[in-house]
Amino acid sequence: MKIGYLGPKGTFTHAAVEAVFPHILNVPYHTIPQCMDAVRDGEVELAVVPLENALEGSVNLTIDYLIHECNLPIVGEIIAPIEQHLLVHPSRSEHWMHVERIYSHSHAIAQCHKFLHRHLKEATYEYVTSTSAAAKYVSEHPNEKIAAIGNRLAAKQYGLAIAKENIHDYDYNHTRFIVLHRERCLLPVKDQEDGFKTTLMVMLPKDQAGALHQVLSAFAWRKLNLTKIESRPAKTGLGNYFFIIDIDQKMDDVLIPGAIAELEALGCTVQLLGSYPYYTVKKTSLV
Ligand SMILES: O=C(O)C(=O)C[C@]1(C(=O)O)C=C[C@@H](O)C=C1
Repeated sequence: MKIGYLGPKGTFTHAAVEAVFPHILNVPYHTIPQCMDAVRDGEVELAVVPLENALEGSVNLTIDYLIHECNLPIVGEIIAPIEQHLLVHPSRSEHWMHVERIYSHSHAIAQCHKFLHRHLKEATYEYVTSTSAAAKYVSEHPNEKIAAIGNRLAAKQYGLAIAKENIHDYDYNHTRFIVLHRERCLLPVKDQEDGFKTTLMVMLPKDQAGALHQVLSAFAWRKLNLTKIESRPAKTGLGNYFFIIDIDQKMDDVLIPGAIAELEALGCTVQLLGSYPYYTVKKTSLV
């Protein structure tokens, strides 16, 4: 079995995969869509991609590609702690405050705005596909006055020095990663799951007063606890949205099917994106 992840080696996604699937061969892909395509095309059985960060919110590319381009079921979730460090070429570790350009994933840069504003005001930002792609670039350009934002694994992988540790703005920094498969399946994980979630995509009927209120009440009176509701543009016109709704439990025989049937009776389009276990990675399992 093979598992694809957002690479190159040393991303947070890579660390999450190694923590939960230590015995499965993992394969890096350059972008999130490439990871998903690899599952769809059967190059790998599973893929892990970032979905949401506690400080910066959703990874829109993941949600949009999943809904609009690559319809794969979510079969698991990994929640991992995120610690961002400022990484430089070792020759620059004493002079990190003189770097002129910062490379990283947009989410990583956004998680460190306070630090960057305080200590590297003049620096410009270069957004790349992942934190480890940034680290790799910095290691390959030792003569440029640049730094990357990333983790310890990337520093080690690309021979960079950690100039400043823990530069993320808030202590509670976690990211949710989803595990995708071609079909619904049981995950080859030895650890006990920490719980289950069910994720739905709901498209409201057009221009109906109180539609969102009615959708929420279908969950509320059944006492189905929602852990997330988020709207994304349907890409069919201004004002057209779909909602991603996470329910804090496994798919059952009565309550969730009942809620779905009620939503459909209201004129909504509902798609089950997955009902899956989640695993929380402890700080110590990440390098
Ligand atoms: O670039 C990485 O290291 C990733 O795994 C991607 C990603 C993200 O998309 O949010 C994952 C975790 C961090 O929040 C920053 C970046």
